Amino acid sequence: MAGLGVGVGFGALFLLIGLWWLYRVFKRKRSEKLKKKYFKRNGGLLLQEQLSSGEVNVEKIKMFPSKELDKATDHYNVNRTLGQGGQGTVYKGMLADGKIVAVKKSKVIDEGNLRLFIIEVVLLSQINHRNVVKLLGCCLETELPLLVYEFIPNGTLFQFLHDPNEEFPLAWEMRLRIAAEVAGALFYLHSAASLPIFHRDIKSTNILLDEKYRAKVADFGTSRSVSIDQTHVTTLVQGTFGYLDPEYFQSSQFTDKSDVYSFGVVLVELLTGQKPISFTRSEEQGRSLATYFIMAMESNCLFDILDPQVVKQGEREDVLMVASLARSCLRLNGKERPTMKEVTMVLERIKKSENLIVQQENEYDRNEVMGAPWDVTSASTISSFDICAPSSLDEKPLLHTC
Ligand SMILES: Nc1ncnc2c1ncn2[C@@H]1O[C@H](COP(=O)(O)OP(=O)(O)OP(=O)(O)O)[C@@H](O)[C@H]1O
Repeated sequence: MAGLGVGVGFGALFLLIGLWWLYRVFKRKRSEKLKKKYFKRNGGLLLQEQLSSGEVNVEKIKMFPSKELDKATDHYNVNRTLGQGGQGTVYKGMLADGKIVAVKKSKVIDEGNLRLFIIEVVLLSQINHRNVVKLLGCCLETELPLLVYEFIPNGTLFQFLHDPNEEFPLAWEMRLRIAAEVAGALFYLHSAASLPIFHRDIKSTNILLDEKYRAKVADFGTSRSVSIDQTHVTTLVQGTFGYLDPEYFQSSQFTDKSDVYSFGVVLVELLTGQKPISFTRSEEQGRSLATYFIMAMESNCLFDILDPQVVKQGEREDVLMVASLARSCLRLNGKERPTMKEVTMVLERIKKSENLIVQQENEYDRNEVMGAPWDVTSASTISSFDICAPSSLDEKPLLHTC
Protein backbone atom coordinates (compact mmCIF):
# COMPACT_ATOMS: atom_id res chain seq x y z
CA MET A 1 0.00 0.00 0.00
CA ALA A 2 2.79 2.33 1.03
CA GLY A 3 4.65 1.43 -2.19
CA LEU A 4 1.58 2.38 -4.24
CA GLY A 5 1.36 5.70 -2.42
CA VAL A 6 5.04 6.49 -3.13
CA GLY A 7 4.56 5.45 -6.79
CA VAL A 8 1.50 7.74 -7.20
CA GLY A 9 3.40 10.55 -5.48
CA PHE A 10 6.37 10.20 -7.81
CA GLY A 11 4.07 9.89 -10.81
CA ALA A 12 2.30 13.12 -9.85
CA LEU A 13 5.64 14.82 -9.29
CA PHE A 14 6.96 13.72 -12.70
CA LEU A 15 3.69 14.82 -14.28
CA LEU A 16 4.00 18.22 -12.66
CA ILE A 17 7.64 18.58 -13.72
CA GLY A 18 6.69 17.50 -17.22
CA LEU A 19 3.84 20.00 -17.38
CA TRP A 20 6.06 22.76 -16.01
CA TRP A 21 8.75 21.92 -18.60
CA LEU A 22 6.14 21.89 -21.39
CA TYR A 23 4.84 25.25 -20.18
CA ARG A 24 8.40 26.66 -20.22
CA VAL A 25 9.01 25.39 -23.75
CA PHE A 26 5.66 26.81 -24.90
CA LYS A 27 6.40 30.15 -23.20
CA ARG A 28 9.87 30.35 -24.75
CA LYS A 29 8.51 29.51 -28.20
CA ARG A 30 5.78 32.11 -27.83
CA SER A 31 8.28 34.72 -26.69
CA GLU A 32 10.61 33.87 -29.64
CA LYS A 33 7.64 34.18 -32.00
CA LEU A 34 6.63 37.50 -30.48
CA LYS A 35 10.22 38.80 -30.69
CA LYS A 36 10.34 37.89 -34.38
CA LYS A 37 6.99 39.58 -34.96
CA TYR A 38 8.06 42.78 -33.19
CA PHE A 39 11.46 42.76 -34.91
CA LYS A 40 9.73 42.66 -38.30
CA ARG A 41 7.14 45.25 -37.29
CA ASN A 42 9.82 47.62 -35.95
CA GLY A 43 11.76 47.55 -39.22
CA GLY A 44 14.34 44.91 -38.29
CA LEU A 45 14.38 43.44 -41.78
CA LEU A 46 14.94 46.90 -43.25
CA LEU A 47 17.79 47.40 -40.83
CA GLN A 48 19.36 44.08 -41.79
CA GLU A 49 19.03 45.13 -45.44
CA GLN A 50 20.86 48.38 -44.69
CA LEU A 51 23.56 46.61 -42.72
CA SER A 52 24.21 44.07 -45.45
CA SER A 53 24.37 46.80 -48.11
CA GLY A 54 28.07 47.19 -47.29
CA GLU A 55 27.79 50.99 -46.97
CA VAL A 56 27.38 50.90 -43.23
CA ASN A 57 30.00 50.31 -40.56
CA VAL A 58 28.21 47.40 -38.89
CA GLU A 59 30.46 47.52 -35.83
CA LYS A 60 29.08 50.92 -34.93
CA ILE A 61 25.55 49.70 -34.39
CA LYS A 62 24.73 47.16 -31.77
CA MET A 63 21.55 45.16 -31.65
CA PHE A 64 20.77 44.80 -27.95
CA PRO A 65 18.83 41.74 -26.73
CA SER A 66 15.61 42.80 -24.99
CA LYS A 67 16.62 40.82 -21.89
CA GLU A 68 19.80 42.88 -21.45
CA LEU A 69 17.93 46.19 -21.57
CA ASP A 70 15.19 44.85 -19.33
CA LYS A 71 17.79 44.00 -16.73
CA ALA A 72 19.74 47.23 -17.30
CA THR A 73 16.70 49.39 -16.53
CA ASP A 74 15.38 47.18 -13.73
CA HIS A 75 12.33 46.32 -15.87
CA TYR A 76 11.82 49.96 -16.85
CA ASN A 77 11.40 50.96 -13.24
CA VAL A 78 9.74 54.38 -12.86
CA ASN A 79 12.53 55.39 -10.49
CA ARG A 80 14.89 55.06 -13.43
CA THR A 81 12.99 57.58 -15.55
CA LEU A 82 15.23 60.39 -16.81
CA GLY A 83 12.51 62.23 -18.66
CA GLN A 84 9.57 62.01 -20.94
CA GLY A 85 9.32 63.57 -24.36
CA GLY A 86 6.95 63.61 -27.27
CA GLN A 87 8.40 60.44 -28.70
CA GLY A 88 8.74 58.31 -25.62
CA THR A 89 10.22 57.84 -22.18
CA VAL A 90 13.94 57.80 -21.37
CA TYR A 91 15.32 55.49 -18.64
CA LYS A 92 18.72 55.33 -17.01
CA GLY A 93 20.30 51.90 -17.21
CA MET A 94 23.47 49.98 -16.48
CA LEU A 95 24.67 47.38 -18.98
CA ALA A 96 26.27 44.09 -17.97
CA ASP A 97 29.74 45.60 -18.52
CA GLY A 98 28.94 48.45 -16.09
CA LYS A 99 28.44 51.10 -18.77
CA ILE A 100 25.73 53.64 -17.92
CA VAL A 101 23.29 54.30 -20.75
CA ALA A 102 20.05 56.13 -21.49
CA VAL A 103 17.39 53.85 -22.97
CA LYS A 104 14.62 55.52 -24.95
CA LYS A 105 11.38 53.60 -25.26
CA SER A 106 9.88 55.03 -28.42
CA LYS A 107 6.21 55.41 -29.11
CA VAL A 108 4.62 53.31 -31.83
CA ILE A 109 6.01 54.12 -35.26
CA ASP A 110 3.53 53.94 -38.11
CA GLU A 111 4.51 51.94 -41.14
CA GLY A 112 4.90 55.00 -43.33
CA ASN A 113 7.68 56.31 -41.10
CA LEU A 114 9.40 52.97 -40.55
CA ARG A 115 11.89 53.33 -43.36
CA LEU A 116 12.87 56.81 -42.18
CA PHE A 117 13.19 55.60 -38.60
CA ILE A 118 15.58 52.83 -39.65
CA ILE A 119 17.61 55.09 -41.95
CA GLU A 120 17.96 57.51 -39.07
CA VAL A 121 19.08 54.79 -36.67
CA VAL A 122 21.74 53.75 -39.15
CA LEU A 123 22.81 57.30 -39.94
CA LEU A 124 23.01 58.44 -36.34
CA SER A 125 24.94 55.37 -35.26
CA GLN A 126 27.61 56.37 -37.79
CA ILE A 127 27.97 59.91 -36.42
CA ASN A 128 30.92 60.46 -34.21
CA HIS A 129 31.08 64.04 -33.03
CA ARG A 130 32.09 65.13 -29.55
CA ASN A 131 29.06 67.41 -29.26
CA VAL A 132 26.43 64.96 -30.49
CA VAL A 133 24.95 62.35 -28.13
CA LYS A 134 26.16 58.98 -29.34
CA LEU A 135 23.59 56.39 -30.37
CA LEU A 136 25.06 53.08 -29.22
CA GLY A 137 22.48 50.77 -30.68
CA CYS A 138 18.90 49.65 -30.60
CA CYS A 139 16.57 46.82 -29.78
CA LEU A 140 13.75 46.03 -32.18
CA GLU A 141 12.48 42.77 -30.69
CA THR A 142 10.29 44.52 -28.12
CA GLU A 143 6.76 45.82 -28.62
CA LEU A 144 8.11 49.37 -28.82
CA PRO A 145 11.53 49.99 -30.38
CA LEU A 146 14.28 50.90 -27.93
CA LEU A 147 17.19 53.21 -28.65
CA VAL A 148 20.32 53.10 -26.51
CA TYR A 149 22.37 56.29 -26.07
CA GLU A 150 25.43 57.21 -24.08
CA PHE A 151 24.31 58.65 -20.73
CA ILE A 152 24.85 62.39 -20.28
CA PRO A 153 24.88 63.21 -16.56
CA ASN A 154 24.31 66.93 -16.09
CA GLY A 155 20.76 67.45 -17.34
CA THR A 156 19.64 69.82 -20.07
CA LEU A 157 20.65 73.38 -20.94
CA PHE A 158 17.02 74.34 -20.30
CA GLN A 159 17.26 73.14 -16.67
CA PHE A 160 20.60 74.86 -16.20
CA LEU A 161 19.34 78.16 -17.61
CA HIS A 162 15.84 78.30 -16.20
CA ASP A 163 16.28 76.42 -12.95
CA PRO A 164 19.59 78.02 -11.98
CA ASN A 165 21.88 76.86 -9.25
CA GLU A 166 22.74 79.86 -7.07
CA GLU A 167 26.20 78.49 -6.31
CA PHE A 168 26.99 77.68 -9.89
CA PRO A 169 25.39 80.23 -12.23
CA LEU A 170 25.98 79.84 -15.95
CA ALA A 171 29.00 82.07 -16.60
CA TRP A 172 29.29 84.11 -19.82
CA GLU A 173 32.33 82.16 -20.94
CA MET A 174 30.42 78.91 -20.53
CA ARG A 175 27.40 80.24 -22.41
CA LEU A 176 29.68 81.23 -25.27
CA ARG A 177 31.38 77.83 -25.28
CA ILE A 178 28.05 75.94 -25.23
CA ALA A 179 26.77 78.09 -28.11
CA ALA A 180 29.93 77.43 -30.14
CA GLU A 181 29.76 73.68 -29.43
CA VAL A 182 26.12 73.38 -30.50
CA ALA A 183 26.80 75.48 -33.60
CA GLY A 184 29.78 73.26 -34.47
CA ALA A 185 27.70 70.09 -34.10
CA LEU A 186 24.97 71.50 -36.35
CA PHE A 187 27.53 72.68 -38.90
CA TYR A 188 28.94 69.14 -38.94
CA LEU A 189 25.50 67.57 -39.36
CA HIS A 190 24.53 70.01 -42.11
CA SER A 191 27.69 69.59 -44.10
CA ALA A 192 30.30 67.13 -42.96
CA ALA A 193 28.25 63.95 -42.76
CA SER A 194 27.89 61.93 -45.97
CA LEU A 195 24.32 63.17 -46.29
CA PRO A 196 23.19 66.46 -44.73
CA ILE A 197 21.17 65.85 -41.59
CA PHE A 198 18.76 68.46 -40.30
CA HIS A 199 18.00 68.23 -36.62
CA ARG A 200 14.53 69.81 -36.87
CA ASP A 201 14.01 70.27 -33.15
CA ILE A 202 16.85 72.37 -31.79
CA LYS A 203 15.90 73.68 -28.35
CA SER A 204 17.51 73.99 -24.94
CA THR A 205 15.84 70.77 -23.68
CA ASN A 206 17.59 68.90 -26.49
CA ILE A 207 21.01 70.17 -25.47
CA LEU A 208 22.42 67.95 -22.76
CA LEU A 209 25.43 68.78 -20.57
CA ASP A 210 28.12 66.23 -19.78
CA GLU A 211 30.30 65.94 -16.68
CA LYS A 212 32.42 68.89 -17.85
CA TYR A 213 29.34 70.87 -18.92
CA ARG A 214 30.14 70.36 -22.58
CA ALA A 215 27.13 70.51 -24.86
CA LYS A 216 25.78 67.36 -26.47
CA VAL A 217 23.02 67.73 -29.03
CA ALA A 218 20.37 65.06 -28.50
CA ASP A 219 17.03 63.84 -29.75
CA PHE A 220 17.17 63.37 -33.45
CA GLY A 221 13.72 61.82 -33.30
CA THR A 222 12.41 64.21 -35.92
CA SER A 223 15.63 64.65 -37.86
CA ARG A 224 15.72 63.81 -41.52
CA SER A 225 18.56 63.27 -43.91
CA VAL A 226 18.12 64.69 -47.37
CA SER A 227 20.07 64.44 -50.55
CA ILE A 228 21.59 67.80 -51.38
CA ASP A 229 19.29 68.80 -54.25
CA GLN A 230 16.15 67.49 -52.60
CA THR A 231 13.70 70.02 -51.26
CA HIS A 232 12.08 68.72 -48.17
CA VAL A 233 8.35 69.30 -48.10
CA THR A 234 6.29 67.71 -45.36
CA THR A 235 2.58 67.96 -44.78
CA LEU A 236 2.94 67.87 -41.01
CA VAL A 237 4.88 70.70 -39.40
CA GLN A 238 7.12 69.31 -36.66
CA GLY A 239 9.17 71.09 -34.07
CA THR A 240 8.57 72.99 -30.86
CA PHE A 241 6.54 76.15 -30.42
CA GLY A 242 8.81 79.12 -29.66
CA TYR A 243 11.68 77.67 -31.71
CA LEU A 244 9.83 77.04 -34.95
CA ASP A 245 11.03 78.82 -38.08
CA PRO A 246 8.08 80.99 -39.23
CA GLU A 247 9.06 80.44 -42.87
CA TYR A 248 8.90 76.65 -42.43
CA PHE A 249 5.60 77.03 -40.58
CA GLN A 250 4.12 78.75 -43.64
CA SER A 251 5.67 76.70 -46.41
CA SER A 252 6.14 73.27 -44.72
CA GLN A 253 9.50 73.28 -46.44
CA PHE A 254 12.27 72.51 -44.00
CA THR A 255 15.76 73.74 -44.87
CA ASP A 256 19.10 74.03 -43.09
CA LYS A 257 18.08 77.62 -42.31
CA SER A 258 15.16 76.36 -40.19
CA ASP A 259 17.71 74.78 -37.83
CA VAL A 260 19.57 78.13 -37.93
CA TYR A 261 16.41 79.92 -36.76
CA SER A 262 15.90 77.52 -33.82
CA PHE A 263 19.58 77.90 -32.93
CA GLY A 264 19.03 81.69 -32.93
CA VAL A 265 16.33 81.24 -30.27
CA VAL A 266 18.75 79.15 -28.15
CA LEU A 267 21.34 81.95 -28.50
CA VAL A 268 18.77 84.46 -27.24
CA GLU A 269 17.95 82.12 -24.33
CA LEU A 270 21.66 82.09 -23.46
CA LEU A 271 21.86 85.88 -23.68
CA THR A 272 18.71 86.73 -21.76
CA GLY A 273 18.15 83.68 -19.54
CA GLN A 274 14.48 83.87 -20.55
CA LYS A 275 12.18 81.08 -21.73
CA PRO A 276 11.25 80.82 -25.44
CA ILE A 277 7.59 81.30 -24.62
CA SER A 278 6.55 83.12 -21.48
CA PHE A 279 3.22 84.37 -20.25
CA THR A 280 4.96 86.57 -17.69
CA ARG A 281 5.83 88.87 -20.62
CA SER A 282 2.91 90.95 -21.82
CA GLU A 283 1.52 90.49 -25.32
CA GLU A 284 2.99 93.87 -26.32
CA GLN A 285 6.40 92.86 -25.03
CA GLY A 286 6.15 89.62 -26.97
CA ARG A 287 5.20 86.26 -25.51
CA SER A 288 7.68 84.72 -27.90
CA LEU A 289 11.28 85.33 -26.91
CA ALA A 290 12.30 85.89 -30.53
CA THR A 291 9.83 88.77 -30.92
CA TYR A 292 10.73 90.21 -27.51
CA PHE A 293 14.43 90.13 -28.39
CA ILE A 294 14.01 91.63 -31.87
CA MET A 295 11.87 94.45 -30.46
CA ALA A 296 14.48 95.19 -27.79
CA MET A 297 17.25 95.22 -30.42
CA GLU A 298 15.26 97.53 -32.66
CA SER A 299 14.57 99.99 -29.87
CA ASN A 300 18.19 99.89 -28.70
CA CYS A 301 17.21 98.37 -25.37
CA LEU A 302 19.19 95.16 -25.63
CA PHE A 303 21.05 95.64 -22.36
CA ASP A 304 17.78 95.93 -20.47
CA ILE A 305 16.77 92.40 -21.29
CA LEU A 306 20.11 90.61 -20.93
CA ASP A 307 20.80 88.15 -18.13
CA PRO A 308 22.63 90.02 -15.32
CA GLN A 309 25.38 87.37 -15.47
CA VAL A 310 25.98 88.24 -19.14
CA VAL A 311 26.07 91.98 -18.45
CA LYS A 312 28.46 91.45 -15.54
CA GLN A 313 30.91 89.10 -17.18
CA GLY A 314 30.68 89.56 -20.94
CA GLU A 315 32.88 91.98 -22.87
CA ARG A 316 30.41 94.55 -24.16
CA GLU A 317 31.62 94.23 -27.73
CA ASP A 318 31.38 90.43 -27.64
CA VAL A 319 27.89 90.48 -26.19
CA LEU A 320 26.81 92.87 -28.93
CA MET A 321 28.38 90.64 -31.54
CA VAL A 322 26.55 87.54 -30.25
CA ALA A 323 23.28 89.49 -30.08
CA SER A 324 23.78 90.67 -33.64
CA LEU A 325 24.48 87.09 -34.71
CA ALA A 326 21.29 85.88 -32.98
CA ARG A 327 19.36 88.66 -34.71
CA SER A 328 20.58 87.49 -38.13
CA CYS A 329 19.66 83.86 -37.33
CA LEU A 330 16.14 85.07 -36.59
CA ARG A 331 15.59 86.85 -39.90
CA LEU A 332 12.22 86.02 -41.41
CA ASN A 333 13.70 85.28 -44.80
CA GLY A 334 15.71 82.07 -44.44
CA LYS A 335 18.02 83.05 -47.30
CA GLU A 336 19.17 86.08 -45.32
CA ARG A 337 20.15 83.97 -42.31
CA PRO A 338 23.76 82.84 -42.00
CA THR A 339 24.66 79.19 -42.51
CA MET A 340 25.71 77.11 -39.51
CA LYS A 341 29.26 77.32 -40.85
CA GLU A 342 29.20 81.11 -40.68
CA VAL A 343 27.58 81.03 -37.23
CA THR A 344 30.28 78.64 -35.98
CA MET A 345 33.06 80.80 -37.39
CA VAL A 346 31.75 83.95 -35.71
CA LEU A 347 31.24 82.24 -32.35
CA GLU A 348 34.67 80.62 -32.47
CA ARG A 349 36.27 83.98 -33.20
CA ILE A 350 34.44 85.65 -30.31
CA LYS A 351 35.36 82.75 -28.02
CA LYS A 352 39.01 83.09 -28.99
CA SER A 353 39.03 86.81 -28.27
CA GLU A 354 37.37 86.13 -24.87
CA ASN A 355 40.04 83.56 -24.08
CA LEU A 356 42.70 86.10 -24.95
CA ILE A 357 41.09 88.61 -22.65
CA VAL A 358 40.87 86.08 -19.80
CA GLN A 359 44.51 85.15 -20.41
CA GLN A 360 45.49 88.80 -20.37
CA GLU A 361 43.46 89.40 -17.22
CA ASN A 362 45.18 86.47 -15.50
CA GLU A 363 48.52 87.86 -16.61
CA TYR A 364 47.46 91.25 -15.35
CA ASP A 365 46.61 89.74 -11.94
CA ARG A 366 50.02 88.00 -11.88
CA ASN A 367 51.81 91.18 -12.87
CA GLU A 368 49.90 93.14 -10.25
CA VAL A 369 51.02 90.68 -7.59
CA MET A 370 54.58 90.86 -8.84
CA GLY A 371 54.42 94.64 -9.17
CA ALA A 372 55.31 94.53 -12.87
CA PRO A 373 54.20 97.38 -15.14
CA TRP A 374 51.23 96.66 -17.39
CA ASP A 375 50.90 97.80 -20.95
CA VAL A 376 47.33 99.14 -21.04
CA THR A 377 47.35 99.55 -24.79
CA SER A 378 47.59 95.81 -25.38
CA ALA A 379 44.41 95.18 -23.35
CA SER A 380 42.50 97.76 -25.31
CA THR A 381 43.80 96.29 -28.55
CA ILE A 382 42.45 92.91 -27.58
CA SER A 383 39.05 94.16 -26.50
CA SER A 384 38.56 95.73 -29.91
CA PHE A 385 39.89 92.56 -31.52
CA ASP A 386 38.94 92.12 -35.13
CA ILE A 387 35.68 90.17 -34.67
CA CYS A 388 33.97 91.17 -37.85
CA ALA A 389 30.99 89.06 -38.84
CA PRO A 390 30.80 87.53 -42.33
CA SER A 391 29.24 89.80 -44.93
CA SER A 392 25.84 88.17 -44.52
CA LEU A 393 25.85 89.22 -40.89
CA ASP A 394 25.89 92.82 -41.91
CA GLU A 395 23.97 94.22 -38.99
CA LYS A 396 25.99 96.67 -36.94
CA PRO A 397 26.07 95.91 -33.23
CA LEU A 398 23.65 98.24 -31.53
CA LEU A 399 24.81 100.69 -28.96
CA HIS A 400 22.90 100.82 -25.74
CA THR A 401 21.03 104.10 -25.48
CA CYS A 402 18.04 103.18 -23.27
N1 LIG B 1 21.39 60.47 -23.45
C1 LIG B 1 20.76 60.97 -22.39
N2 LIG B 1 21.40 61.05 -21.20
C2 LIG B 1 20.78 61.57 -20.12
N3 LIG B 1 19.52 62.04 -20.11
C3 LIG B 1 18.83 61.98 -21.26
C4 LIG B 1 19.41 61.45 -22.46
N4 LIG B 1 18.49 61.55 -23.45
C5 LIG B 1 17.41 62.11 -22.90
N5 LIG B 1 17.58 62.38 -21.59
C6 LIG B 1 16.61 62.97 -20.65
O1 LIG B 1 15.32 62.56 -21.00
C7 LIG B 1 14.48 63.68 -21.24
C8 LIG B 1 13.49 63.34 -22.32
O2 LIG B 1 14.18 63.21 -23.55
P1 LIG B 1 13.44 63.17 -24.94
O3 LIG B 1 14.47 63.33 -25.96
O4 LIG B 1 12.59 61.97 -25.02
O5 LIG B 1 12.41 64.32 -24.84
P2 LIG B 1 12.43 65.92 -25.01
O6 LIG B 1 13.54 66.33 -25.88
O7 LIG B 1 12.38 66.53 -23.64
O8 LIG B 1 11.03 66.15 -25.70
P3 LIG B 1 10.59 65.90 -27.21
O9 LIG B 1 11.07 64.55 -27.61
O10 LIG B 1 9.12 65.98 -27.15
O11 LIG B 1 11.21 66.99 -28.00
C9 LIG B 1 15.44 64.80 -21.59
O12 LIG B 1 14.89 66.05 -21.31
C10 LIG B 1 16.65 64.49 -20.71
O13 LIG B 1 16.43 65.02 -19.43
